[in-house]
Amino acid sequence: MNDHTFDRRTLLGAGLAAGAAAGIGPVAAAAGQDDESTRRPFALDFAPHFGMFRHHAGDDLVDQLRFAADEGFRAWEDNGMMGRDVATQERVGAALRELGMRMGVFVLDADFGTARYVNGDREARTALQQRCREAIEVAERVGAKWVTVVPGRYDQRLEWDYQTANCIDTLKAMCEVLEPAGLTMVLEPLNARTDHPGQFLTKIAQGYLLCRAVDSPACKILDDLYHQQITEGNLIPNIDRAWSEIAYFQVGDNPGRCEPTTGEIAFERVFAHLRDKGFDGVVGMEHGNSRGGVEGERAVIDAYRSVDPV
Ligand SMILES: O=C(O)C(=O)CO
Repeated sequence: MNDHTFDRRTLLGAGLAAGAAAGIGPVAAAAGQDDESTRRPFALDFAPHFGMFRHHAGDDLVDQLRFAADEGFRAWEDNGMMGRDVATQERVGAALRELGMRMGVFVLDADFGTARYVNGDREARTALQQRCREAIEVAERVGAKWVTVVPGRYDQRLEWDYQTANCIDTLKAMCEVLEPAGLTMVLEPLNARTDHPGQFLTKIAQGYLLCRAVDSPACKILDDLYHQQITEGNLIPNIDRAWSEIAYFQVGDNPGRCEPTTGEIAFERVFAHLRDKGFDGVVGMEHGNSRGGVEGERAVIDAYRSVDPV
């Protein structure tokens, strides 16, 4: 047992006693949270990820889910879920169901290194269809409805419009597998300036074009507002124009890719806009914590309370 594990168990033990006395949940008590009003469910289904609250909840995955549920989070995401063993996937899925939380995205394919979506490679399509079959099994275990797809690099030797047509064909081949299973791949445009130079899909209008051409409920857009703020700004007008094709949001402020209120994006306005449009999906918290430790985690939760469109 290392010091950290010991600290966590001590903390949870102390919290259990204090929480029982106060009539509140053990993990919230361990976190020193006793104000019911700050633990009501968030209006939007913000989705933290594993590690984000580990200083409060410890290393155990289910303890982290319980802590988040106690804090009012109703969703979760885990990019690396496909890499976890079956027993862990089943344990996480059971905990999410018990806690009444929704599973957000895990990554089906984020291929930063090759141009296989856009270069017409037929073997790649077959391999991606197999990956879709594997993702369907994982999604059934954890209760996921959406999976992230990053369609890889562009090909400098090929005219752009041929690449677009090839990408559409690749995505259609993937939909042949995903659509009957009711699983939606959400295509994520990435920024080229700070994080991912050389990727094919960067803009919301481009994602819109791809999804309209593929024309399947299994192919929609993941609008990551951090990436889009860097690439093109104009966040709300693009949300409105591409609304029919957007199925999922992720957030992170810019610069720094940390929680809302640490950068330049007016998240309280963007989230109010999503509420007004009746958005009932998941908003993934795909960012780091601006400050370390327990205080940093509390700052993340407080930041979401301050921008939640109640
Ligand atoms: O790698 C990234 O930056 C992503 O947002 C992938 O989800």
